[in-house]
Amino acid sequence: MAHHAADQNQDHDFELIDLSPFFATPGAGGDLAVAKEKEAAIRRIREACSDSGMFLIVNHGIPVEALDETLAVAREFFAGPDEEKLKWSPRPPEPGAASTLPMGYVNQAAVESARNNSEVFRMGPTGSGPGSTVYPTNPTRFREIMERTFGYFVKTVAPLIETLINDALGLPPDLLHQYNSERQWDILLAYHYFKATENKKVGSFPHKDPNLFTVVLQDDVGGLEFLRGDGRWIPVSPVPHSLVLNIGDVIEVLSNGEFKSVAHRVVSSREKDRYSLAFGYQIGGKKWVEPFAELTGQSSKAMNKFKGFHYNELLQLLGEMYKPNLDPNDAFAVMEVINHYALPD
Ligand SMILES: O=C(O)CCC(=O)C(=O)O
Ligand SMILES: [Fe+2]
Repeated sequence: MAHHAADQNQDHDFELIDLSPFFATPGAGGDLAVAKEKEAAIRRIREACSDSGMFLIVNHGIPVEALDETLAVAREFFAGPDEEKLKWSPRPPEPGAASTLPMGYVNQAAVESARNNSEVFRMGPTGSGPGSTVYPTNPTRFREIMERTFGYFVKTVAPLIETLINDALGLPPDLLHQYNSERQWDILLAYHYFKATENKKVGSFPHKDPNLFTVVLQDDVGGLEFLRGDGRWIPVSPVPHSLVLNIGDVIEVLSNGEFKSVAHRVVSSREKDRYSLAFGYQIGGKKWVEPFAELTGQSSKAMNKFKGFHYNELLQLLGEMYKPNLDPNDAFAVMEVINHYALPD
């Protein structure tokens, strides 16, 4: 991996990419320099996605005050009494809902104690179809702040990242965007990880995300770790107002294994509770997922490293394996669910 001392995530090997060139006004002078910066950023994204499957972004288009307010309002909601929070607990998914994930408050510490030492508020799917979120009324600005942030992820950050991944893969311009034109159920998760106790140290078990990619906003506590190729878990030191971006299974398959869906986990802090937000960029459930022919040769599938599947099938498989009281020893199989579609060399 290339080294960019000034840009790296402090003492670690994670790329930190400044996206400001992509927001520069054309014709304002310095177009050539901006074009070069964009090219360099795309090159570094390519290296990061092929190597570690994740990178950090700054100047990503979400105002820093909005990020601060989002974490503050999440903290306020989670600080409320359990009875109040449980009022916003998930309803069973409605028939025909695109997502099977119930939206609302989940106290994972109570519901899934064998797995996580956390609680979560799930928001989505985007749009106002069945299964969309019922927001708490206290704090009163919860809905407004969360929907604004959700909007920034959906309309600003994710489309830019989608384009950058497209270009980093060397795909024809806009291909990934066109492929993903029917996307309609991104999700936003607000997490509260309790500080570790003697019996509960796991914030979240190791997993890979099934989606295209996930964007995480974390506070200054730390605990998010990524698995490197050599088997080491490397923590991501919090960088103020940065977002952490990780590749999910769908991009791994579409890119024919070029970009890596990366295993990650959250280790509870011994001193402090941790708050974070995770935005999952999805594709439609009926979407067919298969390596892009543009990357493997137009006429033959001989080079394909994965067989094709409908996205819903992957989610269903994951749902069947990912039981609330999952034995940690079985977690590895869940993490590698995508191997189900892997083809022999
Ligand atoms: O809270 C975090 O930092 C990570 C959350 C996560 O991995 C997820 O929602 O998939
Ligand atoms: Fe994740």
